[in-house]
Amino acid sequence: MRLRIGQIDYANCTPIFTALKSNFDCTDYCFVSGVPSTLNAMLATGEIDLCPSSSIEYGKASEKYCLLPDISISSIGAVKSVFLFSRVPIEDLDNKTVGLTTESDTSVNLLKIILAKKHGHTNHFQRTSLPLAEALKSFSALLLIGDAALKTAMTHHGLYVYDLGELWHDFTGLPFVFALWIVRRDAAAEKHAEIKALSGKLKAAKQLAYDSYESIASDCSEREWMGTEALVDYWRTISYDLTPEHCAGLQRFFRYAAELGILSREPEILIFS
Ligand SMILES: C=C(O[C@@H]1C=C(C(=O)O)C=C[C@H]1O)C(=O)O
Repeated sequence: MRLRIGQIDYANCTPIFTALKSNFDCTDYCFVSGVPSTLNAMLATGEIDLCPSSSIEYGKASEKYCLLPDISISSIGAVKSVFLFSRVPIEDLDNKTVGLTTESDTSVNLLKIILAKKHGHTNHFQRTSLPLAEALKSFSALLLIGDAALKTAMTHHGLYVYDLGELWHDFTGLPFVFALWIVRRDAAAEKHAEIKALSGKLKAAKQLAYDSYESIASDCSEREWMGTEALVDYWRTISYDLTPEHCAGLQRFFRYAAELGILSREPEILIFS
């Protein structure tokens, strides 16, 4: 049976998927696109075999997953697409209600950690898919990720804007891993050779992407609303690697998530081989 691969339909995934599809035979793959929260749910139920998925999804059910090596969606400092848009400074958000995008599973928990652990705040949270101006009629602040965050950050709205990659880095000095390439263990057993081959292709695709951001940007649909220069700059901001330093950031995230009761325990990191 063909490998079913989730594809996040955000600009941050464009370089890897473009390099994969244009340099390697992908006829045996079935790509399923969606936003992270939808793809996380599909991975959890086995509707897809593997996916660049929210890192917290691995932590929630690590006993049924493993991770592809050397690849992630991370930042070492600012990420440029995960923003809290706030009517008041973050220091003044204690006891306030914060709106959370329905598309994210990791960043919503990163925000909870930053508000609780860095600022000592207690907050109420509510999921919403309302656009910024509407959401801020009901909430003091709104968290957005992905293309919606990129687009909203381009407009002038006179708000306090916080980059969560930067807040995390200031707080811990570590990279933040937003997404991991998560593989279901049952698929890893049944389709081992196919997943091994895909892992090799992705590693090569990552290198090819790093070397060809300009040409990928000049030929992708996001350039229409973002422009090639800003896209290349964005992709250079993101780290697609998964080094021991990234894993240290990931472990710290899992530790804080367990301390706040978001995870029942700190998961072991198991790499597919
Ligand atoms: C950097 C980003 O990382 C993302 C954030 C995710 C999350 O918060 O669950 C999931 C996948 C990534 O696409 C972004 O989407 O802007």
